[in-house]
Amino acid sequence: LDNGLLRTPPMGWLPWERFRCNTDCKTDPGNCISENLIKSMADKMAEDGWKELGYEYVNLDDCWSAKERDSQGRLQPDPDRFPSGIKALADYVHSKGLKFGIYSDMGNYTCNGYPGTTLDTIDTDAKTFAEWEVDMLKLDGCYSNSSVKAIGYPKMSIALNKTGRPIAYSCSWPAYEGGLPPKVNYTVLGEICNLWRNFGDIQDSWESVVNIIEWYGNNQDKLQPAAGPGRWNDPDMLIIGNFGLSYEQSKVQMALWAILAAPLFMSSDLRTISEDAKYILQNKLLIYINQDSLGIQGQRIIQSHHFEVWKRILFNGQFAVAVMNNGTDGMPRPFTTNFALLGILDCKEGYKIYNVLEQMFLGDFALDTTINIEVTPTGVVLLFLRPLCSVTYFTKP
Ligand SMILES: OC[C@@H]1[C@H](O)[C@H](O)[C@@H](O)CN1C(=S)Nc1ccc(F)cc1
Repeated sequence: LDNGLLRTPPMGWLPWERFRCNTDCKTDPGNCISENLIKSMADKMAEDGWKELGYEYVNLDDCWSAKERDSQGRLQPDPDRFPSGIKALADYVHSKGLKFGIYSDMGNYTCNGYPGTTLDTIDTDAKTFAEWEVDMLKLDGCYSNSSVKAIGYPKMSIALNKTGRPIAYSCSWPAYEGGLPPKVNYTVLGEICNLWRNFGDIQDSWESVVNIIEWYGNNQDKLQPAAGPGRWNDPDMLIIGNFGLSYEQSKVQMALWAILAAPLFMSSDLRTISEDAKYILQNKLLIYINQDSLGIQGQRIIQSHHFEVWKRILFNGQFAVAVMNNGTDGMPRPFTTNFALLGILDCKEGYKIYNVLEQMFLGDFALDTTINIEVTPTGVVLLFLRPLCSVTYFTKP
């Protein structure tokens, strides 16, 4: 969507995968979906280095609202869990130099049964969100059929634009239509949404991460061209820092989300997150790759018995290459490749190669040298290649 927003993938925090629909603030006040939870995450994002690295959106997901609309038919927050109101919460988040996102559902109810946005409340809801000074809307797709969605998602895009407030627009529409053409039209999506969920919800497991990566690889010929500045495929939240991924598997999710030009929405508890998880999530060079100004989504280029190789074209003749070992056996497995196999022959002088996640410079490589690495079971090596050429490139697009 050409609204000037999200020219690089959005980065921030979403409660859903970690905190779900926990509304029990009586017995679990520290983890229930409430203004306090959002404010404490905003505090952490501002004080623990997240904001400086680009993590700027602090968003709500399902279960924020009251069970009924107010007397004017407007959405309203749960009065016990959000006593100060949404505008005050947005103001707080803004006071921290962060942006605030909200959630609704194009249907009679949200997936968890809260009031949805219906065709006749789209304008009211867009106006409400703009009055609350919201910076992003995630519009889910439960409790409605395909024809309501086909009308509603474009209608909301127009309504948001009409408010005059820049509001990034995340559409779950394709996820409810199977995610692929012909039921999904990615040209239309690119015109009306800034990002879109097109596959199943991520869960806190290695299996879930692998499923998502495989779906994106198997369908890349349809998915990859759909992505670009202002319009992103969204493979769902980062679960790094939660319970289901090992350290090696956490690196896989981070590396592949960088290659895929994916939104980086953490869904973990920033109050207690481990140093290991922070080390992965705050990797500057990895974020540089994810935020590359060309916005070209990477692709799987090699599939062998033990390895998958993914490659992303970056600005200024640079490349990112991820070598993933999804085997579950034995020791770190050696992998040998070369620039011809990787299809990286643009710069005759060769490339500087960095191991991104280990933060190590591997050296200057001439085009005819082999590249030898080792990849742990359910692990990944992410390489950053910077050309040794002196050719001048176009300025940042
Ligand atoms: O309720 C909201 C929740 C999150 O926002 C996810 O990111 C959305 O993709 C939708 N969603 C959930 S749990 N959706 C859902 C998941 C499983 C199911 F059987 C019915 C609905």
